[in-house]
Amino acid sequence: MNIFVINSGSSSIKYQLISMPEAIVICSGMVDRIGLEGAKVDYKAFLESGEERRTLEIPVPDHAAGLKAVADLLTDAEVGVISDPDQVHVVGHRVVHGGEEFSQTQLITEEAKIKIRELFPLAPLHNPANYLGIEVAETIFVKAKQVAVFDTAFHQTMPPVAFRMAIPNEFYEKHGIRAYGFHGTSHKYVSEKAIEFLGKAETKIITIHLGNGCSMAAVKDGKCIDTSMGLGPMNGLIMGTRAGDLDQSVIFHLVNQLGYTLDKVNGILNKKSGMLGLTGFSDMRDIRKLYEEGEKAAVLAYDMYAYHIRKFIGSFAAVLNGLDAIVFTAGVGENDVLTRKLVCQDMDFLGIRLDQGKNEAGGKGIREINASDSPVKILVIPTNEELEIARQCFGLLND
Ligand SMILES: Nc1ncnc2c1ncn2[C@@H]1O[C@H](COP(=O)(O)OP(=O)(O)O)[C@@H](O)[C@H]1O
Ligand SMILES: CC(=O)OP(=O)(O)O
Ligand SMILES: [Mg+2]
Repeated sequence: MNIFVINSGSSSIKYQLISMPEAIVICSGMVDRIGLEGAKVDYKAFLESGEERRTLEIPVPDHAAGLKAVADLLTDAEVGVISDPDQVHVVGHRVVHGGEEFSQTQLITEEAKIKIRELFPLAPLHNPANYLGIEVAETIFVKAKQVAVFDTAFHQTMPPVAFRMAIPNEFYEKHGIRAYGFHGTSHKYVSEKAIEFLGKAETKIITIHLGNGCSMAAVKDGKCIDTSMGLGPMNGLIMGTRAGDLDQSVIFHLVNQLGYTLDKVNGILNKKSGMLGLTGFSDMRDIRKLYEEGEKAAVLAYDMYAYHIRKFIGSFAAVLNGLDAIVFTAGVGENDVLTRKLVCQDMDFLGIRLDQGKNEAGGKGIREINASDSPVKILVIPTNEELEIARQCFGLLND
Protein backbone atom coordinates (compact mmCIF):
# COMPACT_ATOMS: atom_id res chain seq x y z
CA MET A 1 0.00 0.00 0.00
CA ASN A 2 1.51 3.35 -1.07
CA ILE A 3 0.77 6.04 1.49
CA PHE A 4 1.56 9.65 0.71
CA VAL A 5 1.98 11.57 3.96
CA ILE A 6 1.43 15.32 4.04
CA ASN A 7 2.54 17.41 7.01
CA SER A 8 1.23 20.87 6.05
CA GLY A 9 2.47 23.81 8.05
CA SER A 10 1.63 27.48 7.77
CA SER A 11 4.42 28.11 5.25
CA SER A 12 5.74 24.65 4.46
CA ILE A 13 4.69 21.16 3.41
CA LYS A 14 6.78 18.16 4.47
CA TYR A 15 5.95 14.96 2.59
CA GLN A 16 6.95 11.30 2.24
CA LEU A 17 5.70 8.50 0.03
CA ILE A 18 5.93 5.32 2.11
CA SER A 19 5.21 1.73 1.10
CA MET A 20 3.45 -0.06 3.97
CA PRO A 21 3.63 -2.37 5.83
CA GLU A 22 7.33 -2.62 4.92
CA ALA A 23 7.80 1.08 5.86
CA ILE A 24 9.99 1.67 2.82
CA VAL A 25 10.41 5.36 2.02
CA ILE A 26 10.01 5.79 -1.74
CA CYS A 27 10.56 9.52 -1.77
CA SER A 28 10.53 12.43 0.65
CA GLY A 29 11.00 16.17 0.73
CA MET A 30 9.65 19.56 1.59
CA VAL A 31 8.09 22.65 0.03
CA ASP A 32 9.41 25.66 1.87
CA ARG A 33 8.51 29.38 2.05
CA ILE A 34 5.07 28.98 0.46
CA GLY A 35 3.71 32.40 -0.52
CA LEU A 36 7.08 34.08 0.13
CA GLU A 37 10.14 35.16 -1.90
CA GLY A 38 12.66 32.35 -2.37
CA ALA A 39 10.21 29.44 -2.29
CA LYS A 40 11.77 26.06 -2.90
CA VAL A 41 10.68 22.46 -3.55
CA ASP A 42 13.06 19.76 -2.30
CA TYR A 43 12.62 16.21 -3.55
CA LYS A 44 14.60 13.07 -2.81
CA ALA A 45 13.73 9.80 -4.58
CA PHE A 46 15.12 6.40 -3.59
CA LEU A 47 15.21 4.62 -6.96
CA GLU A 48 16.66 1.19 -7.76
CA SER A 49 19.39 3.00 -9.68
CA GLY A 50 20.26 5.05 -6.58
CA GLU A 51 19.25 8.28 -4.90
CA GLU A 52 18.04 11.22 -7.02
CA ARG A 53 17.65 14.74 -5.64
CA ARG A 54 15.99 17.78 -7.15
CA THR A 55 15.61 21.31 -5.81
CA LEU A 56 13.22 23.56 -7.70
CA GLU A 57 13.48 27.25 -7.01
CA ILE A 58 10.10 28.26 -8.39
CA PRO A 59 7.36 30.60 -7.23
CA VAL A 60 4.99 28.72 -4.91
CA PRO A 61 2.14 31.17 -4.32
CA ASP A 62 0.01 28.78 -2.26
CA HIS A 63 -0.34 25.20 -0.94
CA ALA A 64 -2.14 24.09 -4.11
CA ALA A 65 0.85 25.13 -6.26
CA GLY A 66 3.24 23.43 -3.83
CA LEU A 67 1.40 20.10 -3.86
CA LYS A 68 1.00 20.25 -7.65
CA ALA A 69 4.78 20.68 -8.00
CA VAL A 70 5.36 17.67 -5.73
CA ALA A 71 2.80 15.55 -7.65
CA ASP A 72 4.60 16.46 -10.91
CA LEU A 73 7.92 15.33 -9.43
CA LEU A 74 6.37 12.05 -8.20
CA THR A 75 5.27 11.24 -11.76
CA ASP A 76 8.27 12.84 -13.56
CA ALA A 77 9.68 10.70 -16.41
CA GLU A 78 13.26 10.99 -15.14
CA VAL A 79 13.13 11.16 -11.33
CA GLY A 80 9.52 10.09 -10.69
CA VAL A 81 8.65 7.10 -8.50
CA ILE A 82 5.14 6.38 -9.85
CA SER A 83 3.66 6.67 -13.33
CA ASP A 84 0.23 7.89 -12.29
CA PRO A 85 -1.23 9.68 -9.20
CA ASP A 86 -3.62 6.71 -8.85
CA GLN A 87 -0.67 4.65 -7.63
CA VAL A 88 -1.00 6.56 -4.39
CA HIS A 89 -3.56 4.48 -2.49
CA VAL A 90 -3.87 6.57 0.65
CA VAL A 91 -3.06 10.17 1.55
CA GLY A 92 -2.30 10.59 5.26
CA HIS A 93 -2.70 14.14 6.55
CA ARG A 94 -1.33 15.57 9.77
CA VAL A 95 -4.21 17.56 11.26
CA VAL A 96 -3.11 19.53 14.28
CA HIS A 97 -6.39 20.04 16.20
CA GLY A 98 -8.92 17.25 16.52
CA GLY A 99 -10.84 18.75 19.46
CA GLU A 100 -12.97 16.35 21.53
CA GLU A 101 -14.51 14.99 18.33
CA PHE A 102 -11.48 13.11 17.12
CA SER A 103 -9.53 10.98 19.55
CA GLN A 104 -8.37 8.61 16.83
CA THR A 105 -7.14 8.43 13.27
CA GLN A 106 -10.08 9.02 10.97
CA LEU A 107 -11.15 8.56 7.35
CA ILE A 108 -11.84 12.03 5.97
CA THR A 109 -15.52 12.41 5.10
CA GLU A 110 -17.44 15.60 4.25
CA GLU A 111 -18.65 15.62 7.87
CA ALA A 112 -15.10 15.30 9.22
CA LYS A 113 -14.06 18.21 7.00
CA ILE A 114 -16.77 20.43 8.48
CA LYS A 115 -15.52 19.58 11.99
CA ILE A 116 -11.90 20.27 11.05
CA ARG A 117 -13.03 23.68 9.71
CA GLU A 118 -14.87 24.40 12.95
CA LEU A 119 -11.57 23.98 14.79
CA PHE A 120 -9.78 26.71 12.75
CA PRO A 121 -10.04 29.34 15.52
CA LEU A 122 -8.31 27.01 18.00
CA ALA A 123 -5.28 26.33 15.78
CA PRO A 124 -5.12 29.28 13.39
CA LEU A 125 -1.54 28.68 12.22
CA HIS A 126 -2.17 25.01 11.50
CA ASN A 127 -5.69 23.68 10.85
CA PRO A 128 -6.34 25.99 7.84
CA ALA A 129 -3.11 24.78 6.19
CA ASN A 130 -3.92 21.14 7.04
CA TYR A 131 -7.39 21.61 5.56
CA LEU A 132 -6.04 23.15 2.37
CA GLY A 133 -3.72 20.16 2.05
CA ILE A 134 -6.77 17.86 2.19
CA GLU A 135 -8.72 19.85 -0.41
CA VAL A 136 -5.79 19.97 -2.81
CA ALA A 137 -4.87 16.30 -2.32
CA GLU A 138 -8.46 15.31 -3.15
CA THR A 139 -8.10 16.94 -6.58
CA ILE A 140 -4.68 15.41 -7.33
CA PHE A 141 -5.00 11.93 -5.81
CA VAL A 142 -8.59 11.44 -6.89
CA LYS A 143 -8.85 7.71 -6.18
CA ALA A 144 -6.90 7.67 -2.93
CA LYS A 145 -8.48 7.35 0.50
CA GLN A 146 -7.82 10.49 2.56
CA VAL A 147 -7.04 9.93 6.24
CA ALA A 148 -6.50 12.43 9.08
CA VAL A 149 -4.04 11.78 11.92
CA PHE A 150 -4.49 14.25 14.76
CA ASP A 151 -1.76 15.85 16.91
CA THR A 152 -4.23 15.81 19.81
CA ALA A 153 -4.94 12.04 19.73
CA PHE A 154 -2.00 10.77 21.84
CA HIS A 155 -2.92 13.18 24.64
CA GLN A 156 -6.47 11.86 25.00
CA THR A 157 -5.30 9.56 27.82
CA MET A 158 -4.67 12.56 30.11
CA PRO A 159 -6.79 12.40 33.27
CA PRO A 160 -9.28 15.23 34.00
CA VAL A 161 -7.02 16.53 36.76
CA ALA A 162 -4.51 17.41 34.00
CA PHE A 163 -6.81 18.48 31.15
CA ARG A 164 -9.54 20.40 33.00
CA MET A 165 -9.16 24.12 33.71
CA ALA A 166 -10.40 25.86 36.85
CA ILE A 167 -13.03 27.98 35.11
CA PRO A 168 -16.82 27.53 35.39
CA ASN A 169 -17.85 23.96 34.46
CA GLU A 170 -20.18 25.05 31.68
CA PHE A 171 -17.25 26.16 29.53
CA TYR A 172 -16.02 22.58 29.43
CA GLU A 173 -19.43 20.92 29.36
CA LYS A 174 -20.97 23.12 26.67
CA HIS A 175 -17.94 24.31 24.73
CA GLY A 176 -15.19 21.70 25.21
CA ILE A 177 -12.76 24.20 26.73
CA ARG A 178 -9.95 22.07 28.18
CA ALA A 179 -6.31 21.23 27.46
CA TYR A 180 -5.88 19.05 24.36
CA GLY A 181 -2.12 18.97 23.76
CA PHE A 182 -0.27 18.84 20.42
CA HIS A 183 2.67 17.20 18.59
CA GLY A 184 1.08 13.95 19.82
CA THR A 185 2.27 11.94 16.81
CA SER A 186 5.85 12.93 17.63
CA HIS A 187 5.52 12.37 21.41
CA LYS A 188 4.02 8.92 20.69
CA TYR A 189 6.73 7.96 18.20
CA VAL A 190 9.70 8.98 20.36
CA SER A 191 8.24 7.71 23.65
CA GLU A 192 7.73 4.25 22.07
CA LYS A 193 11.34 4.30 20.85
CA ALA A 194 12.50 5.31 24.35
CA ILE A 195 10.50 2.48 25.98
CA GLU A 196 12.07 0.02 23.53
CA PHE A 197 15.51 1.46 24.37
CA LEU A 198 14.92 1.22 28.15
CA GLY A 199 13.76 -2.38 27.68
CA LYS A 200 11.10 -2.40 30.41
CA ALA A 201 7.33 -1.99 30.50
CA GLU A 202 6.95 0.34 33.49
CA THR A 203 8.50 3.63 32.51
CA LYS A 204 8.42 7.31 33.45
CA ILE A 205 9.52 9.44 30.54
CA ILE A 206 9.46 13.13 29.63
CA THR A 207 9.47 13.85 25.89
CA ILE A 208 10.65 17.29 24.79
CA HIS A 209 9.65 18.25 21.22
CA LEU A 210 11.51 21.41 20.17
CA GLY A 211 10.72 22.51 16.59
CA ASN A 212 9.16 25.79 15.52
CA GLY A 213 6.39 24.82 17.89
CA CYS A 214 7.60 23.32 21.18
CA SER A 215 5.88 21.08 23.68
CA MET A 216 6.58 18.46 26.34
CA ALA A 217 4.72 15.37 27.51
CA ALA A 218 4.82 13.30 30.70
CA VAL A 219 4.47 9.68 29.57
CA LYS A 220 3.82 6.93 32.12
CA ASP A 221 3.93 3.30 30.95
CA GLY A 222 3.48 4.51 27.37
CA LYS A 223 0.48 6.75 28.05
CA CYS A 224 0.44 10.53 28.14
CA ILE A 225 -0.61 11.85 31.55
CA ASP A 226 0.18 15.54 31.05
CA THR A 227 1.46 17.93 28.41
CA SER A 228 2.57 21.55 28.20
CA MET A 229 0.14 22.78 25.51
CA GLY A 230 -3.53 23.42 26.12
CA LEU A 231 -6.64 24.48 24.22
CA GLY A 232 -4.56 25.60 21.25
CA PRO A 233 -0.87 25.19 20.36
CA MET A 234 0.15 28.48 22.01
CA ASN A 235 0.94 27.93 25.66
CA GLY A 236 3.63 26.09 27.59
CA LEU A 237 7.19 26.49 26.32
CA ILE A 238 8.75 29.49 24.57
CA MET A 239 8.69 28.77 20.79
CA GLY A 240 9.99 30.25 17.55
CA THR A 241 7.27 32.90 17.28
CA ARG A 242 4.86 31.97 20.11
CA ALA A 243 5.12 33.31 23.65
CA GLY A 244 4.23 30.14 25.55
CA ASP A 245 2.84 30.47 29.08
CA LEU A 246 1.84 34.01 29.85
CA ASP A 247 0.12 35.77 32.71
CA GLN A 248 -3.46 36.38 31.50
CA SER A 249 -3.26 39.95 32.82
CA VAL A 250 -0.91 40.78 29.95
CA ILE A 251 -3.72 40.25 27.44
CA PHE A 252 -6.15 42.46 29.37
CA HIS A 253 -3.46 45.10 29.81
CA LEU A 254 -2.63 45.15 26.08
CA VAL A 255 -6.32 45.51 25.19
CA ASN A 256 -7.62 47.77 27.98
CA GLN A 257 -4.62 49.99 28.67
CA LEU A 258 -2.65 49.98 25.42
CA GLY A 259 -5.61 49.85 23.03
CA TYR A 260 -4.73 46.77 20.97
CA THR A 261 -7.60 44.80 19.43
CA LEU A 262 -7.93 41.16 20.44
CA ASP A 263 -7.07 40.10 16.87
CA LYS A 264 -3.89 42.13 17.04
CA VAL A 265 -2.96 40.57 20.41
CA ASN A 266 -3.62 37.10 19.00
CA GLY A 267 -1.30 37.88 16.08
CA ILE A 268 1.40 39.23 18.41
CA LEU A 269 1.29 36.19 20.72
CA ASN A 270 1.26 33.66 17.85
CA LYS A 271 3.51 35.23 15.24
CA LYS A 272 5.66 37.96 16.76
CA SER A 273 6.58 36.61 20.19
CA GLY A 274 8.78 33.78 21.47
CA MET A 275 12.38 33.78 20.26
CA LEU A 276 11.45 36.18 17.43
CA GLY A 277 10.11 38.76 19.88
CA LEU A 278 13.18 38.44 22.10
CA THR A 279 15.91 38.40 19.44
CA GLY A 280 14.48 39.41 16.06
CA PHE A 281 14.97 35.84 14.75
CA SER A 282 12.84 32.70 15.03
CA ASP A 283 15.29 30.20 13.55
CA MET A 284 17.46 28.70 16.31
CA ARG A 285 20.50 28.54 13.99
CA ASP A 286 20.46 32.35 13.61
CA ILE A 287 20.02 32.88 17.36
CA ARG A 288 22.82 30.42 18.10
CA LYS A 289 25.23 32.54 16.03
CA LEU A 290 24.28 35.66 17.98
CA TYR A 291 24.66 33.75 21.27
CA GLU A 292 28.17 32.75 20.30
CA GLU A 293 28.99 36.38 19.53
CA GLY A 294 27.79 37.16 23.06
CA GLU A 295 24.85 39.26 21.91
CA LYS A 296 22.94 40.04 25.12
CA ALA A 297 19.38 39.55 23.82
CA ALA A 298 20.29 36.17 22.32
CA VAL A 299 21.97 35.01 25.54
CA LEU A 300 18.92 35.98 27.60
CA ALA A 301 16.53 34.38 25.08
CA TYR A 302 18.47 31.08 25.12
CA ASP A 303 18.55 31.12 28.92
CA MET A 304 14.81 31.79 29.09
CA TYR A 305 14.06 29.08 26.51
CA ALA A 306 16.01 26.51 28.57
CA TYR A 307 14.67 27.80 31.90
CA HIS A 308 11.06 27.15 30.87
CA ILE A 309 11.92 23.62 29.73
CA ARG A 310 13.63 23.01 33.10
CA LYS A 311 10.53 24.18 34.97
CA PHE A 312 8.39 21.70 33.04
CA ILE A 313 10.90 18.89 33.67
CA GLY A 314 10.57 19.59 37.40
CA SER A 315 6.78 19.61 37.36
CA PHE A 316 6.47 16.55 35.13
CA ALA A 317 8.97 14.59 37.27
CA ALA A 318 6.67 15.44 40.19
CA VAL A 319 3.47 14.24 38.52
CA LEU A 320 5.25 11.10 37.26
CA ASN A 321 6.60 10.54 40.78
CA GLY A 322 10.01 9.67 39.34
CA LEU A 323 11.89 9.70 36.10
CA ASP A 324 13.63 7.10 33.91
CA ALA A 325 14.48 9.20 30.87
CA ILE A 326 14.13 12.57 29.20
CA VAL A 327 14.00 12.62 25.40
CA PHE A 328 15.02 15.49 23.12
CA THR A 329 13.48 15.55 19.65
CA ALA A 330 12.56 17.68 16.56
CA GLY A 331 14.70 20.30 14.78
CA VAL A 332 16.16 22.01 17.87
CA GLY A 333 16.01 19.03 20.24
CA GLU A 334 17.84 16.75 17.81
CA ASN A 335 20.44 19.25 16.61
CA ASP A 336 21.09 22.03 19.06
CA VAL A 337 23.88 21.03 21.45
CA LEU A 338 23.62 24.33 23.36
CA THR A 339 19.91 23.95 24.17
CA ARG A 340 20.49 20.45 25.55
CA LYS A 341 23.45 21.68 27.61
CA LEU A 342 21.52 24.60 29.12
CA VAL A 343 18.49 22.43 29.89
CA CYS A 344 20.47 19.68 31.65
CA GLN A 345 22.64 22.06 33.65
CA ASP A 346 22.24 21.87 37.45
CA MET A 347 19.64 19.12 37.30
CA ASP A 348 21.64 16.49 39.16
CA PHE A 349 19.29 16.67 42.17
CA LEU A 350 16.78 14.99 39.82
CA GLY A 351 19.34 12.46 38.62
CA ILE A 352 19.94 14.18 35.28
CA ARG A 353 23.67 14.25 34.47
CA LEU A 354 24.81 15.17 30.98
CA ASP A 355 28.04 13.96 29.35
CA GLN A 356 29.03 17.04 27.34
CA GLY A 357 31.35 15.01 25.09
CA LYS A 358 28.48 12.71 24.11
CA ASN A 359 26.19 15.73 23.76
CA GLU A 360 28.56 17.23 21.21
CA ALA A 361 29.32 13.99 19.39
CA GLY A 362 26.45 14.00 16.86
CA GLY A 363 25.39 10.87 14.97
CA LYS A 364 22.30 9.21 13.60
CA GLY A 365 19.50 7.25 15.29
CA ILE A 366 18.95 7.07 19.07
CA ARG A 367 21.79 8.55 21.11
CA GLU A 368 22.33 8.30 24.87
CA ILE A 369 24.10 11.47 26.03
CA ASN A 370 24.00 11.11 29.82
CA ALA A 371 27.02 10.41 32.00
CA SER A 372 27.43 6.70 32.72
CA ASP A 373 26.49 7.24 36.41
CA SER A 374 23.38 9.31 35.59
CA PRO A 375 20.27 7.74 37.20
CA VAL A 376 18.12 9.31 34.46
CA LYS A 377 18.88 8.57 30.80
CA ILE A 378 19.14 11.57 28.50
CA LEU A 379 18.20 10.47 24.99
CA VAL A 380 18.23 12.19 21.61
CA ILE A 381 15.66 10.46 19.40
CA PRO A 382 14.97 11.69 15.86
CA THR A 383 11.22 12.03 15.42
CA ASN A 384 9.44 10.68 12.36
CA GLU A 385 5.90 12.02 12.31
CA GLU A 386 5.50 10.95 8.68
CA LEU A 387 6.28 7.28 9.39
CA GLU A 388 3.98 7.30 12.43
CA ILE A 389 1.19 8.82 10.26
CA ALA A 390 1.73 6.09 7.63
CA ARG A 391 1.52 3.42 10.35
CA GLN A 392 -1.69 4.92 11.71
CA CYS A 393 -3.25 5.01 8.21
CA PHE A 394 -2.24 1.42 7.54
CA GLY A 395 -3.62 0.34 10.93
CA LEU A 396 -6.96 2.07 10.28
CA LEU A 397 -7.45 0.63 6.80
CA ASN A 398 -6.40 -2.89 7.76
CA ASP A 399 -8.70 -3.14 10.76
N1 LIG B 1 21.54 22.04 13.13
C1 LIG B 1 20.67 22.76 13.84
N2 LIG B 1 21.05 23.43 14.94
C2 LIG B 1 20.16 24.15 15.65
N3 LIG B 1 18.86 24.28 15.33
C3 LIG B 1 18.43 23.63 14.25
C4 LIG B 1 19.29 22.83 13.44
N4 LIG B 1 18.56 22.31 12.42
C5 LIG B 1 17.28 22.75 12.59
N5 LIG B 1 17.21 23.55 13.69
C6 LIG B 1 16.06 24.29 14.19
O1 LIG B 1 14.88 23.51 14.23
C7 LIG B 1 13.74 24.36 14.10
C8 LIG B 1 12.75 23.71 13.14
O2 LIG B 1 12.45 22.44 13.62
P1 LIG B 1 11.37 21.50 12.91
O3 LIG B 1 11.21 20.31 13.78
O4 LIG B 1 11.74 21.29 11.50
O5 LIG B 1 10.11 22.44 13.05
P2 LIG B 1 8.67 22.44 12.41
O6 LIG B 1 8.32 21.01 12.07
O7 LIG B 1 7.82 22.98 13.51
O8 LIG B 1 8.72 23.32 11.21
C9 LIG B 1 14.25 25.71 13.65
O9 LIG B 1 14.26 26.61 14.74
C10 LIG B 1 15.70 25.41 13.24
O10 LIG B 1 16.53 26.49 13.46
C1 LIG C 1 1.26 22.10 16.91
C2 LIG C 1 2.48 22.82 16.50
O1 LIG C 1 2.92 23.72 17.19
O2 LIG C 1 3.07 22.39 15.36
P1 LIG C 1 4.41 22.96 14.68
O3 LIG C 1 5.51 22.72 15.65
O4 LIG C 1 4.56 22.12 13.42
O5 LIG C 1 4.19 24.41 14.40
MG1 LIG D 1 7.09 19.83 13.18
